[in-house]
Amino acid sequence: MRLWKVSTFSFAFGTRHAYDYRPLKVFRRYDPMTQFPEGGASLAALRQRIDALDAELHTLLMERARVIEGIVAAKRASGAAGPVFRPDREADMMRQLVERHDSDLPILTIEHLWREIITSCTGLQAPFTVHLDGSADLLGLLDVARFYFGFSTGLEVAGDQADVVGIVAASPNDLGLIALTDRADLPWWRGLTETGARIIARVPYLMMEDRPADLPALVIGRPVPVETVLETHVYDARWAGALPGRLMDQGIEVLSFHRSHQGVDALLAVSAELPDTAVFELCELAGAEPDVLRRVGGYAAPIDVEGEADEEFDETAQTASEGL
Ligand SMILES: O=C(O)C(=O)C[C@]1(C(=O)O)C=C[C@@H](O)C=C1
Repeated sequence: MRLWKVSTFSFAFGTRHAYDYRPLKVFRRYDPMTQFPEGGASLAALRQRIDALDAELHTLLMERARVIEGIVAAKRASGAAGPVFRPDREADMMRQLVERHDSDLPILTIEHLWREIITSCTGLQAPFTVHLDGSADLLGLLDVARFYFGFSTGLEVAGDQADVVGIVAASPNDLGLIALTDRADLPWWRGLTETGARIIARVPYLMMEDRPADLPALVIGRPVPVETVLETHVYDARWAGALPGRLMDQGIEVLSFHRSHQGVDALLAVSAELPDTAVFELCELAGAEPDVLRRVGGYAAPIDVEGEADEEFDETAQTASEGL
């Protein structure tokens, strides 16, 4: 109920006493349930507002979950087979969040909340488990897994990266999480195939300094639908000799490399705007034709919230060329 409040008692009775030190104010709306007489909202009122907002959020989340039933039916009707993950759509939603965000609430809180929502909605479509690369910094990888796949998703630790790839290739919906290290102990990406397991995402998605869950990692999954548009393509490239020194100059990022007595294996990231033939030519321009160059997946370009992506790009590429 709303009341018309007169800010000084005396004013209401048409007199103003000397002890009434407060400035005389004109009528204004005053709701004892929502405001202190001084004008600010009361704690109880603010909590009521939070309860109302929480109820709205909860209702909306339940409605979102109901929409997922429709999404499942629509996918079935359109004949969409295969895994339920749509990394391009997820990236698009994250972009919208970043564009819309205008609050003291950290954007990473928003990212994490939406990851929890999206991953739960994915689980409603088809339950899945995330397999972690057991040879990685497990604490760091666990943080990333929980941040991106929430607490309702099952996690399992596999022996190493190759095990993760093998398990994911044999399962319709499971995902793998492999930590990205400049130097790899094994060229695990050789196990990625056209119809088996592929790279489908790169995390962290929002890049900013000192963010939690910041261990760089790749998400491995079954092939995404052909119409999926991801900004970056990832290639398995092999050279009998050394890694060409000028890959970075050609706009090619070395995500990881493995050196053996046979030569060097590298996992390369290149703009998806370039056809495979152009990527081959760029490798040649960078120093040497690769013996093998095949696409093993792709990912949506991470969002560089603070303009730091280039530095990281430079560092990785630098390490890769210095290390050989
Ligand atoms: O849009 C879809 O295709 C969905 O399956 C819905 C949804 C979501 O919850 O928003 C869930 C999983 C996908 O990876 C992307 C989005």
